Formats: sequence, C-alpha cells, structure tokens
Amino acid sequence: MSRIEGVLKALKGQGRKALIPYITAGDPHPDVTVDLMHTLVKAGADIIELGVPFSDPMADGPVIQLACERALVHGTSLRQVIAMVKEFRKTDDATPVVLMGYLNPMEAMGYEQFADAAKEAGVDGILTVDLPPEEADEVAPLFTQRNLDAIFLLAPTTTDDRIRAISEHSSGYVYYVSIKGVTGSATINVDEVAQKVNHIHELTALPVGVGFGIRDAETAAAVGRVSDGVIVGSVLVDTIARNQADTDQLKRALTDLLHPMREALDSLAS
Ligand SMILES: O=P(O)(O)OC[C@@H](O)[C@@H](O)c1c[nH]c2ccccc12
Repeated sequence: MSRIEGVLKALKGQGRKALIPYITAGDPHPDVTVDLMHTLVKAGADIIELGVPFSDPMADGPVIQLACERALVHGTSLRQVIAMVKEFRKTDDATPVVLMGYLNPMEAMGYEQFADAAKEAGVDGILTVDLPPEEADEVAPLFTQRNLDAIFLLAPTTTDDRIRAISEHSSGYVYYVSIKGVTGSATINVDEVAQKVNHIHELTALPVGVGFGIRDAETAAAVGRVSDGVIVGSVLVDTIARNQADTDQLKRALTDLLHPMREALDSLAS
C-alpha cells in the first residue's frame, strides 16, 4: 500500500477528510520550502502538494504564476525540488508528498530518470497537469511501476468515458477540479461539486480530492462534506507573497489559515 493510500484509508476509517495544502517549491526562497512543509504538517496537513515552478503555468492564475516567478528567480530546478523532498523526509516519513508539475521539466529530465529520482527522494505521487490521455499510457506506468501514485485531474467537462479511462491510469486519488478556469478563481458552487463528485464516486473506487476555489474553513467544510479531501492552494500562496520578508511571521500566518480548515473538516467527522 502506498503512503497516500495508507493515509487516506486511515482517515476514512476515522470518518475524517484529507487536508491537502499546495505550495510552490522555492517560493519565497528555496531555503525555506522544507521549513514551510513542516509548518503545514504541524498546522494539520495530511498530504502536501508541492508545485514544481514552471515558466508558463497555463492552468494557474496570477497568484501561483507569481509564486513560480519568485521561485524561478532563485533558480529553483526540478532536481532541487526533489532534493527538498529528500530533506523533508529526514524528519518526516509519514506525510505523503505529491509533486505537482507541468510536463516540460519532467520530459527535459527524462521521465524515467525523473521517476527514479523522485522515488529515491521519498516522493509519493506525481500530478501532471498537462499530460494528454494519449501519453498517459506511456508515462503513468513509469510512475506506478515504482509505486509512485499517478494523480490526474478531472474537470467539470470531463465525460464519463474519460473519467473511467483516466481513473484506470490513476492511483492514490483523483483530483476533481471544481470549476472551469485557472487556480485561484473565485467562488465554487458546492451543490454542483457535490453532484459531480457523487457521480465520479460511481465511476471509480479511488478517493476523490477536490481543489480550486477553497479559501477558508467554511468552503473547506462544505467541499469536505462531499469529497474525500480538499486541496487548498492560492490562498496559502497569497499569504506567502504577503509575508515574504519574515519567515516566522509567514509560518504563523500559514498556520492561522490552515488550522481552522483542519478543525472545520474534523468537525464533520461522524
Ligand atoms: O489555488 P486553488 O484555487 O486553491 O486550487 C488548488 C491548486 O492551487 C493546486 O492544486 C494547483 C496549483 N497549480 C495547479 C495546476 C493545475 C491543477 C492544480 C493546481
């Protein structure tokens, strides 16, 4: 059983929902990323989604685009991001880490080499944003053969056939993108999300995480009620942008944001 499966199974057994924060590796500076990852865990994260900064992040809104720029200014490379996970693993071998990224840097490194290095560092899952289904056949097995979970995005427009096909290539969980649009978009329609997530649950046995547009304890709880986990990105990344100068203050601000979401999710537990 993968570390991701193990965590999600244990939560399910307790009637709890996964809290999955996203940050961009190298933002605001490569030296603080590992520290911030530990901060997220202390504040209640079950799984960390760590973004590989990319120069043309087309699925991302302005908040995460700027985070990528901040990270790239300091030269944060895919190899460095993998090294950060290795560093994180020295003191945390319980919290799963999902690397989230665009294909270009992975392809440049070579998919096999990337998969080997990620596995060796203690990465648990790979979320590829822009992997076309035709290529998933080729790439996803490189991950799953190494017991790295392959996590794919499902959108409101994804058809049933594609949901089935994508789920077949997936492991760990599937990521339902709650809205059409980019990361950091405004409000989500919880009823629509609920309907779609229930439908996805009929098509796959995998847990379903929901992200895009979750910004506070209230939206986290509303979405957590219908999903197996929630992914929270832009609101955290925006906090990083506003507290770049003072790492201690930044860690407090991230904790202040995440902790109420943890409590709200846990208050749903039956
Ligand atoms: O930022 P939001 O709206 O909270 O959504 C999560 C999201 O940031 C994170 O999962 C993510 C960051 N970049 C992405 C690109 C595609 C899909 C997902 C992502």
